Amino acid sequence: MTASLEVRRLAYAYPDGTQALFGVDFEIARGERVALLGPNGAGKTTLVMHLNGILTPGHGTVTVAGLPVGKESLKEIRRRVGLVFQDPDDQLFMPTVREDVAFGPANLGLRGPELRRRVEEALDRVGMLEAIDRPPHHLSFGQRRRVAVATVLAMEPEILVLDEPSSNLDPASRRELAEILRGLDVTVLMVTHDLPYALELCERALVLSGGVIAADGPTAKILADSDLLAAHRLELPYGFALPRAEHSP
Ligand SMILES: Nc1ncnc2c1ncn2[C@@H]1O[C@H](COP(=O)(O)OP(=O)(O)OP(=O)(O)O)[C@@H](O)[C@H]1O
Repeated sequence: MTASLEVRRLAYAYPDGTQALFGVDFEIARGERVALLGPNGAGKTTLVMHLNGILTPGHGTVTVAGLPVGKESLKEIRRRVGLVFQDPDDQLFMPTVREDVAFGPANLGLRGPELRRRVEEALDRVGMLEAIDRPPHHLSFGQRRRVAVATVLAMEPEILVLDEPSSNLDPASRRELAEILRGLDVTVLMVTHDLPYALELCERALVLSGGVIAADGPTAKILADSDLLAAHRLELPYGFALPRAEHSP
């Protein structure tokens, strides 16, 4: 089966010469949910920005469901890779929720009942259908994050990439968003510093550190490796206990 996402020998230096990625290699199968962990400055955002062509690789390739990311494929890639930014206000800019969620699919040429169906289904999936006619800036932060997820789901993406989805959410909103994400039938790559959230949602984790993949494996196994965590400045919350089976090597 074609991988959902394939990253091969990806290296990137910013124009000022800062080398952020040094040859990143991994593959994500369709339907997998993968956490991307790593300390500040590891290169996570830089990597994510390559997945839908915001940045162009210095070396290496990124392929989404068999299609290489590049200038010619940009429109199709942006349909296939849905990026949910950390700050929903970077994603919501229309007068109503309906218009924000319709924006992407309308750009793809959808109109009328098909467009309405996409918008309503996406909002329903995140539990925000009732807010369809409200201005996004009247919503709470957690509600805006859900709407931001809906703007991306309305594109029916192949891969959903989320940057810090649990940040600034209260415990109930954090849990509800986890339930929504768990219910989606889509490949997920989630950047997070929230290790319990990674464990809860993602069967697999990648550790990116110093611009390279330092570990790739079952999330439970990675989080049980205290030397690995310490080497890459990853910390479980104080008092957090891993489920028993995950202590064994
Ligand atoms: N626009 C830029 N110009 C130059 N260097 C940059 C730029 N953006 C990021 N960097 C550098 O690239 C490296 C990787 O940064 P990146 O933002 O990808 O890390 P990150 O893992 O997302 O960090 P965080 O967890 O803090 O968000 C860092 O050394 C950073 O200083």
